[in-house]
Amino acid sequence: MKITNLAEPLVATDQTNPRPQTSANLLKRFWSVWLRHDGVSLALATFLMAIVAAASATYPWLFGQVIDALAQLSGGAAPLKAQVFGRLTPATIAILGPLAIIAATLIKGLALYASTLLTNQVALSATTKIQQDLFAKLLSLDFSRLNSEPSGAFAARFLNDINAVREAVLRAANSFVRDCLTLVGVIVVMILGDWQLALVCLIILPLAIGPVSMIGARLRKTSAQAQQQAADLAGVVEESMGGIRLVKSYGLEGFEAMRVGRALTTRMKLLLKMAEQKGRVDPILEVLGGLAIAGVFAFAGLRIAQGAASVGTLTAFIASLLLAAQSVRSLGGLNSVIQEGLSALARFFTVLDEVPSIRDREPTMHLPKGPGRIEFEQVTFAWPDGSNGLDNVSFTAEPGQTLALVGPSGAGKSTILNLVPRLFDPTSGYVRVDGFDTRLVSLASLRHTIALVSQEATLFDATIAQNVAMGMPKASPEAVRAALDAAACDFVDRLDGGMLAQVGPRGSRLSGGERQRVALARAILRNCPILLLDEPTSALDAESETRVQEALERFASTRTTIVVAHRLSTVRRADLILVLNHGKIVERGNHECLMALGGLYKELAALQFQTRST
Ligand SMILES: Nc1ncnc2c1ncn2[C@@H]1O[C@H](COP(=O)(O)OP(=O)(O)OP(=O)(O)O)[C@@H](O)[C@H]1O
Repeated sequence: MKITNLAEPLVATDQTNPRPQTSANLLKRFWSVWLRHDGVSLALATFLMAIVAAASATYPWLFGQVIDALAQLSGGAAPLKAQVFGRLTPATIAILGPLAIIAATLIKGLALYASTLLTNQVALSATTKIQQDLFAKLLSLDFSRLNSEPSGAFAARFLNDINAVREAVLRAANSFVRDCLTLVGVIVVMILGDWQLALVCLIILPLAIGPVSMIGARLRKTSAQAQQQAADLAGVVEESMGGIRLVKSYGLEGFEAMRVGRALTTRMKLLLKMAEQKGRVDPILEVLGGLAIAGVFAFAGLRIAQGAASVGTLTAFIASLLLAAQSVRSLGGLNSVIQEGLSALARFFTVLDEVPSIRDREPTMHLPKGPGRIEFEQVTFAWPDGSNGLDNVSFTAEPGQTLALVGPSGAGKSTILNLVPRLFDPTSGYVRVDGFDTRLVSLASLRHTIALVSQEATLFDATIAQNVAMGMPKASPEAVRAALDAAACDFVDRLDGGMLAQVGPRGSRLSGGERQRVALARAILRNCPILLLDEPTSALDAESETRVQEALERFASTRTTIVVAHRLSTVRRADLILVLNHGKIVERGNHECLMALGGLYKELAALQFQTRST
């Protein structure tokens, strides 16, 4: 099936979510996506927190009762006015009071333990789900997008930012409900005790809200900067460590230490700024708390002199105020933690809302199994900065054919390879596999037909067998063995553990040539009709190269192969050679006819292939 006319434009554009990232929107979304499922646990935790708050709020009241009872027993105090224990004798109150205090602390302790367990479970389950969703999203993003940031930056976002969210959820779940309820409970107790004294304290409370929320808004901005900077720092460290071979051999340790040192200093400054912003909250609340206590003492003196309040009432009041101050301070600190969490959430949502331009179109068509014919028709590709990658490239690679791409550095050879599995989409023109426009078939089915072996073999920290069978869990050990044999991996038998030997991080326990052959075995096992090779033999010695070339030849004879070639031996074997320059095909043909043409190919053959024609 050949599709040439399409109603909608094929180059999809990135869309960003128009929803503004206000606190309310972020929280609403967080709740509906990741928290709602744990609503029952959260409701239970809230109920337990209410018990904790009620138990806390009863302390000052109990203190007041017991102190007044003790004062009466000593005969020094006026009878109490409004006592719930009023019908009991002071002696009974003096005995029951301490027991009630023990009961209240027991209830509070048990409720606190159960609610802490529940909230931790909810917070950890929500943040784990965020990480899973974020990683799945990262994997689906465009190749070009992922290449534009160091992978360390993604890792930092993935691992560091989540801590801010986890901390915010935990603190919010553990202390927000508890502190708010305690505050409400304490205020109720204060009003019931002496509403006029309560009024003196309550006037102070709103004074705290303004400065605390202003500091929170500033902190959120700084926190966003700090999170971005943590990602940058991780990127720099990852670059340094990833290129450690070069760093050491070029003696760049000092330079790299300076680069990381600069990023660390910037980080320190941002963290200091955050600490300074957070540090303002406590002193403000401390001063306001002092104002409230001073107000209570001044006013209480008057009330006691008038006989309208007892010493017990005053003690209960002061205890209430201290409890309230503790809750207000905790809520003030919580605001900072929540702002940091919201800023991390905003960054997560920004990534989650990214729409990759390379994605399945609806309805998705499955690419049927075919011989693997590849066709480029007037393919033009422009980079995001507008520069030209490919210009009107047309060719066909027939099944069983090997097509070699040659040309000077930067001519566009790898870009052609990347267009086949849709790592990029053409700006105009068509890339077809077995007659199907690659943009109309599902990415999974398209990529299932393609095996790619690049110059830098990518191995994971697993066994050789696992690396070969990557993505094919059902592959039998015999099939893996056969693929290793076909890729001339005889070195495997010399390894301790054979096929089950660990290759180390990025395959570091193997040589470049060995890594390359394992990657080739992986491609052979996949048994795909299309083979894309980015000069995979360039890292091999002469003997291994001959053996891998033979293996490749056997394997390629029944497949469509496109190879980016730097060696004459590779090019000579190709059925068709495309010579690229500045993104254009400038010559095409086989080796003999291109040599006879006496153009760029001949020049390249003399300059580039001569020294490598082993
Ligand atoms: N993200 C990008 N933005 C702009 N230009 C880019 C980008 N990535 C690559 N290029 C440019 O595209 C051109 C083609 O790159 P490509 O990797 O296809 O060349 P190549 O022929 O495979 O080169 P080599 O043989 O050196 O690997 C190069 O000039 C490169 O600088």
